[in-house]
Parts: sequence; C-alpha cells; structure tokens
Amino acid sequence: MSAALLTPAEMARADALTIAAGTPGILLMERAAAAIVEAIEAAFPDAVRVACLAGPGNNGGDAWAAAAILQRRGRAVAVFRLQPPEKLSGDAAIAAQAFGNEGAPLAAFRPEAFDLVVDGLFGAGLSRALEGEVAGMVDRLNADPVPVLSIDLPSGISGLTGERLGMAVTATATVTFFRAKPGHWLEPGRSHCGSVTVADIGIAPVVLDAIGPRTFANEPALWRDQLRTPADAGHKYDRGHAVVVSGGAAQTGAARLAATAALRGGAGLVTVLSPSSAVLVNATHLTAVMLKRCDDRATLTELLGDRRLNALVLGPGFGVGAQARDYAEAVLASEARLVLDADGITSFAEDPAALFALAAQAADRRTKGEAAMVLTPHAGEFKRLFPDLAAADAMAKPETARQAAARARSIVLLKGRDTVIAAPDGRAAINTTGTPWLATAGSGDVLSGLVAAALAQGAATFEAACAAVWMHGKAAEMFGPGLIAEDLPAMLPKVFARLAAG
Ligand SMILES: NC(=O)C1=CN([C@@H]2O[C@H](COP(=O)(O)OP(=O)(O)OC[C@H]3O[C@@H](n4cnc5c(N)ncnc54)[C@H](O)[C@@H]3O)[C@@H](O)[C@H]2O)[C@H](O)CC1
Ligand SMILES: [K+]
Repeated sequence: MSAALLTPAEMARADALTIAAGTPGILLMERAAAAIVEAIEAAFPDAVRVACLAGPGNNGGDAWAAAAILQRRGRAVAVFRLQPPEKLSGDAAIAAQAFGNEGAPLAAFRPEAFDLVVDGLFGAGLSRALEGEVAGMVDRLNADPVPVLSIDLPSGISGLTGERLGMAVTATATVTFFRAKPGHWLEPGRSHCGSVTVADIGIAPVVLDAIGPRTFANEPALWRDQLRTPADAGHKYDRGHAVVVSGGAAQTGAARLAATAALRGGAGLVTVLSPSSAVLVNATHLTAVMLKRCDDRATLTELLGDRRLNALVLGPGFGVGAQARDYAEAVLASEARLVLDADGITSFAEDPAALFALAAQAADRRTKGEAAMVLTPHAGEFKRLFPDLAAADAMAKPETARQAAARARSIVLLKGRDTVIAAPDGRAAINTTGTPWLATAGSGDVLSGLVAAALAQGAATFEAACAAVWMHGKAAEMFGPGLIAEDLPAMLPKVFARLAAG
C-alpha cells in the first residue's frame, strides 16, 4: 500500500490514530523536523543562512522544530513567524518555546538575505486563499531565486485537489510525511512541489486498514503482477489477441498506431479490422499485425464469436456516428473487453446513458461484475459524456473520475498532464510518469493500444488501464525531447526492461 495517497483529512486521522496509540504529537513533530533537516543536509549542504517561515499551526510547529535542529548544527537560522510563540498552542507552542528566541515578524523577511528558505506557513490545514501580508511575501519569495524547501505542501496548495488557493509557494523540494497526498501529484500542485520526499515519521502502516485509502499514485506496485511476459505465457495465444478497428482509407493511421502499440505492449496477436475501402492501404503498412475485412456489425459480431479475440479498440480515426455506436454495442455484447476512445466516445455524446447501460449489462455478465470497458477521454471528450461532472470544477480530479466511473460502470482514464484512472468501486490512481511532449498527434491512439495489450493479457480492467498509462508516460520520459507518436511503441522494450529491473 506504499502507493496509497492520503487526503489531508485522512492524514489527520493517521496522526490521531498514532497519537491515540501512544505516540505523543510532539514526537511526530520532532521526527518531521528531523526529516526536514535530513532533506536539507542532502539537498542544500552549503546553505549557511537559513530562513524558517512559521505559520500559526503545526506546519509552523514543524518549522520551529527544524530551526532548532539546524541551529544546533551550526547553521545561521532566523525564524520569521505569523504569530509570536506566546500566541501558539499545542505542539507548535512547545516547538517554538524550544527555539532560542521568539523570531521576527514575517514582514521583516527578505528572501535575498538567505541561502535557503524553509516554508512552514501552511500545510494540511490550509483552508482558504493566501491573503494580505502572506500573499505579498509569497509573491516576493517566488520572484527571488533563493531555493525553497516546503514542509508537507507548498503553502497555498490544497493537499486534496492540488489547486492553488489564491497563490502558492513554488518550492525546489517538498518533504511530506507518511504518505503523499493527491495535491502532490495533481496539477498545479505537482509543479509547485519540486522533488517530493515522503518521510517515515513512525506512523504505522496498520492505520491504513482503518482509513481504507482509495486514491493511489500510479506506480508498478499497483499492477505489475497482472502483466504477463512470454516466460509466464506458454505461447502467443496465452497473451491474448487484441483487435483494433480502422477508419476509412484516409483515416487509417490512428488504428495502426494503436495496433502497433498493442503488439509492442505485449498482446500475443493483433488484428486490424478494416473497411473494404481501406484494406489495401492498411495491407501495405502491416506486417506482424494481421488484417481482416469488416464492413458491418454482423461481421464484427461473427469475428468476436472467436473468444480468443479478447480486447478491442474502437474510436481512433473511426469517424463519429451510428456505426461507431453499433460496433460498441456489438463488442459489449461479446466476451471481449472494449477500449472506447476518440470518435467512439464522441459518437455517444447525444445519449451517454445508452452507452452506460450497455457497459453495465456487460459488467453484470462478468465475474465479480468487473468493468468490461475502458473509456479514455481527454477533458473535451469527458465533457461530452459527463457534462455535469466536467462543470463541477471545485471537485478534485480523482473524485470527478470516480463519479464518472461509477455512472458508466467502466474504468475512466481521464487524460491530462496528471492523468487519473478511476474504477466503479471507487479506486482512483494518479499517474506519475510522462512529459509535455506527449501532447502530440497520435499519442492517445498509442495509449489505447497499450490498454488493449494489457487487457488482452488478462489483466484486471482497472490495473490494465493503470499499467498502460504508466508505460505510455515512461516511454515518453525515456525517449526525451522531439517525441512523436510513432516513436512510442519502439520504446516499450526499454520500459519492460525498466520494469523487470524493479
Ligand atoms: N501529518 C503528520 O504526521 C504530521 C503533520 N504535522 C504538520 O501539521 C500540519 C497541519 O497542521 P495544522 O495546524 O492542522 O494546519 P496548518 O499548520 O497547515 O495551518 C495552520 C492554520 O492556519 C489557518 N489557515 C488556513 N488557511 C489560512 C490562510 N489562507 N490564511 C491564514 N490562515 C490560514 C488555519 O486556522 C490552520 O489551522 C501538517 O501540514 C504538517 O506540517 C505535524 O506537525 C507533524 C506530523
Ligand atoms: K508549507
């Protein structure tokens, strides 16, 4: 469960359970402070003049406690605080008292006079936008090149949604405790954190049993065991047979990108189903990927009668309209699982409920009612199927995707700089890989193919989507700048090697 993310409320519960089990809060604070200092020693060994900014609560308490340790280690430390020590309460008051002096008012802080700034203004307790002198100070701090280490969260960032409340500190590094929060992985919070360290401060993982986290960082631990390598599988049929439906003669590239990705992603066999008008075009481009003619729903239904064809991608380059709806219905009536993307999604914009009903029927036929469909919308396509959820912009992205997944009885893979994958049972994973270069034509087609590859191998539907998103992003990271969609499938061998290396 190391991939579990805790909301600020769940984190407070973890604190409370730990304190109730006998660990004094001040000890947690001292361990937090020790972790902060350790991160400073590692990342900023030469910082002599350190400013610790202390807010009115326990985030500030962490800053006072860290200042005391830094001072004992010979660094020139100055505390700038929103409240004088006598105004503090609880553990923060204890930590402030333990520091040698009462610090100076925040207004006296000048970033340029320091080698490092420790941001202990607000953390999990941030409840409204930064305002007044704090807002002005954060502005000045962000404008200055001095490195910043934020405690728990960059002040101004919501731990739940990653949103900036008004404005927020831009940190070089962030040290959080026990488990990361959604705000460390969701934009813009992710971009404000710099490098994130999750420190162990003695909270026992057993508290997670009581908390029951439902949000995860999308790391291989979530799904690695669901992928099959040729070693596990006896022969190619054991790794399934993915199918991609091609568009007409002028729109065949998207399907081939998805098909190539499905093959590279580990499906044992891949077939492109092509309308007669595009068979020749597809045939001239395909080698290991097989090709079959398919012009209507009856043919598709007959082909899917062969249950070895167990995963199908519909949408990329297919065209918006009734045939897409017909084909989706045929797949959901079969034993194959469906990846519905692009035009396939848009074709249901007039009647999303019809799609969700088909998906629910398909799920009801599966063991444990497992989702039979993965929807892979970007924000615009998401809005076509879930206009009300897309409009609820105060809702955290994992929650938006979760509600959509429950409504659609499908896995919702909501693409973006911070892609979120959600399941009808409430689980949501925030992706941790990728680069801005992925915003290029055809990148989504490749992702759909990778989802189909994992489904073909028999991975559970949620884990298949998580694995595909992680590998898609890792392939982009490993390729580097100048990426185009065609470059991605060829990177998969390196991604698999990285996965095998652990
Ligand atoms: N999680 C752990 O194991 C530990 C967490 N620690 C640290 O505790 C903070 C959370 O402390 P808390 O007192 O609940 O909240 P904050 O310090 O983040 O906020 C203080 C206080 O500020 C007020 N406030 C909120 N928003 C604003 C605003 N925009 N302007 C002015 N004032 C605001 C509000 O009243 C808050 O209560 C956590 O982040 C960790 O750093 C433990 O110390 C160590 C273990
Ligand atoms: K902070």
